[in-house]
Amino acid sequence: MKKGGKTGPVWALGAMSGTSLDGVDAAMVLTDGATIAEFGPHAYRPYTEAERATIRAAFGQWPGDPAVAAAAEVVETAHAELLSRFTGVELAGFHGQTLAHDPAGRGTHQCGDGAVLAEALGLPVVWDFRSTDVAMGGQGAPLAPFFHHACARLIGADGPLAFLNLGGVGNLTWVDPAIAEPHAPGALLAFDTGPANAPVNDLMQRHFAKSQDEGGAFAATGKADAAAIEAFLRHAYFFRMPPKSLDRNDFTQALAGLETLAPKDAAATLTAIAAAAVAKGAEHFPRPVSRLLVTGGGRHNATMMRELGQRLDCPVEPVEAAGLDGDMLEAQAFAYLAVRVLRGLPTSCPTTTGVPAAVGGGQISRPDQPA
Ligand SMILES: Nc1ncnc2c1ncn2[C@@H]1O[C@H](COP(=O)(O)OP(=O)(O)OP(=O)(O)O)[C@@H](O)[C@H]1O
Ligand SMILES: CC(=O)N[C@H]1[C@@H]2OC[C@@H](O2)[C@@H](O)[C@@H]1O[C@H](C)C(=O)O
Repeated sequence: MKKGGKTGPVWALGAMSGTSLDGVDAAMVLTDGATIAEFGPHAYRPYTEAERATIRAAFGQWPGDPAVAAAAEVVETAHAELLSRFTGVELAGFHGQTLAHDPAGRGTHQCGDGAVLAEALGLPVVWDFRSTDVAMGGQGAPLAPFFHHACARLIGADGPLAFLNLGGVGNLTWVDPAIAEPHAPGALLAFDTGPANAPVNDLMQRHFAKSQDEGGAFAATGKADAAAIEAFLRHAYFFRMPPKSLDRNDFTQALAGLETLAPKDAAATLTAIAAAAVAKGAEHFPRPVSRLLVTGGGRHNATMMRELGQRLDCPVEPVEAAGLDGDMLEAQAFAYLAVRVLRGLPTSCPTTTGVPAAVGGGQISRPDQPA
């Protein structure tokens, strides 16, 4: 397959390993790189505790460090196992696992080698989606917005709406679906909002050896500290104009003061902070939205969803309300973006990553031509 060669829809398989390190999501999408024709099967493979520990040991490290090589091997093996279960796939989009993200400094680093995966699967693999954007002066993230634009058109939205991904950090995409091309001026505005689930997970781990606050039930028993929320919103990040992006631990220090609160009040405050950061982000919307569709694991946190509803002046709903699958949206995004890379179409633009001009990132590795 040549870049830009075929023009009809192809079945692409996308895979994402997110910052919360629960596991790998994979999903098929039939697309020509512009419109979504159909969503296909999907699957999930959790990491084992041992695998998670190996990857966690490499967080914050850059290529050359032995911990990174060990993490990359785990990521490649887990993806090969999961992706080989699918049939009828023409190409795969492999995000890899972000280990470090410092667009203004050392760059961005997703571990896992697409050439190794291409060999293992016998398929062309599109990977390394973020580094071209960063090399050109962009944030390298978020990249899902071009897919959100295609989703907005798929669901027939007739005016501006927003997508919110509540993962380890939050990211928000404002879309005007009336504009046909995602990189045309006025179609998109996207950026990371602030901390989402990561600080709540860390607190639950520290105090109760639990990976998350199931349903937001623990936070619901506490009282959010309004002064702490207000103080947190004075962090310099909230005064930066979008596009802007974050690393998972960018707010660890800023949130350390909350450790003096009782755990239930700290959980309530961190949960409210995630929502308050989104509301702060929504102040950047070019025009009001009719709804905010929430994807990512945070949509299962009823306390976080309630806080969002109270802080935003539009309906806040899980993406399922629009017929989309919030557990698979990121994997589907990388299937869609893989086809865009294959066809030579851009995957980011000034209003999504701050890159000076629309750009298509990604490398393509084919099984017979390892990189
Ligand atoms: N039932 C639930 N109740 C409360 N929180 C939940 C629930 N399910 C998932 N979460 C939260 O969502 C997180 C996982 O979200 P998701 O899978 O979207 O993150 P990710 O893709 O790994 O992160 P990112 O998008 O930042 O890369 C969990 O770590 C947890 O904090
Ligand atoms: C550098 C990196 O991996 N960023 C992730 C992370 O997880 C959420 C948020 O931070 C977002 O910026 C991005 O992922 C999504 C899939 C994106 O690029 O749109």
